[in-house]
Amino acid sequence: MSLQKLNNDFNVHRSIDCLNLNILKENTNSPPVINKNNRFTKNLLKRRSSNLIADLASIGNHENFYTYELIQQIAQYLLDRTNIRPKIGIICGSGLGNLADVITDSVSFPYHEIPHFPVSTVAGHVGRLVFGYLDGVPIMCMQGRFHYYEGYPLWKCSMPVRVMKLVGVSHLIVTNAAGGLNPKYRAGDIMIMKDHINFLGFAGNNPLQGVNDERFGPRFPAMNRAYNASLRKAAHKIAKEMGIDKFVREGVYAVLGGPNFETIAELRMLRVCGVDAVGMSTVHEVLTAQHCDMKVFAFSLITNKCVMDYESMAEANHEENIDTGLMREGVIKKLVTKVVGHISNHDLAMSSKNP
Ligand SMILES: O=P(O)(O)O[C@H]1O[C@H](CO)[C@@H](O)[C@H]1O
Ligand code: HPA
Repeated sequence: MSLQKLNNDFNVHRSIDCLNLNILKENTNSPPVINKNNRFTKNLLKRRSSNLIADLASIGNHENFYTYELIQQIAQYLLDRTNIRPKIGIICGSGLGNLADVITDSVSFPYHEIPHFPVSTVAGHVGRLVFGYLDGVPIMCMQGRFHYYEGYPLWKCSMPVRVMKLVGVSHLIVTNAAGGLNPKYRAGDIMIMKDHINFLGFAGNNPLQGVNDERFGPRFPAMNRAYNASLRKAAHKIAKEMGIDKFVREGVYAVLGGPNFETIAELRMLRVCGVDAVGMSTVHEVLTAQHCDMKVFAFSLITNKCVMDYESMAEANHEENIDTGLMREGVIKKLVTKVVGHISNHDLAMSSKNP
């Protein structure tokens, strides 16, 4: 049977069984079922080998899944085109892409030129990978991220994090624009992420679903220390030194699927759940980074106060979010540069002493 035919007949769906096998559904219109009598599934169960991952990945002609080897190829494509060897990765949120302006000696790769890469479709996300230096420290930066609401599955949205890992990145700095739910928050505040609530995950949608390749990380990764405590502490110290501590907070981010902004009832529910800021990104990247053992520092720029009462005529909008990003551009560039400097002088310096 040709791969094309397989691709038409069977849609690789999601892994939920303890054998780490993907579940196949015979027809895209029917609900996913584990039919162990299905001829194709039977064959897969019989061949429970390391080839399985490659087999499953190839079914979609790389449309359905990124194997370790494919991500290696993407990483190699980049490494072949620059001598910069970053240990720190940065993801720019909506309206925060100007961060890339302060990168020196940069080499840029538009997403559409990188093999197997998705493309950015959202205003405020330029859509390129930038390699270069921040204050002399080699970094790589996603100037534009991928969101679930753009129509990409989460494993595709967070694939660049695995590329970073295979390029050699050990520390990830993630930024986003988010709505402020905590009544003390104001537009323009910066919220260091202490934790998250993954509402997409509650609904059974997670970038780590599917065949797990142990070369990236374990089947069941812990998430209780996802946001590195010493980097959070360092960022607060840096904020104090910069004199911006009065608007730097620490809190819990919740991700929803978007693209619509939230209803008042939804926002009130989130607040009861202990959420300080809400957005439509970041969590899939953090899960993927944590899975492959990266250290993560993340923050939200609070671009708007969430509208929590029915009398208000205010409405959330993307343009305002981008404008708030521009307003805080200078501060964010400085903060990220200093956090990069801290990581380089502390974590990376230590790890090169104790390899
Ligand atoms: O999370 P980032 O990409 O920063 O963008 C945030 O801003 C957009 C809405 O204005 C949404 O994409 C939301 O997630
Ligand atoms: N809700 C969801 N995502 C957002 C918001 C918001 O209010 N602001 C910026 N991104």
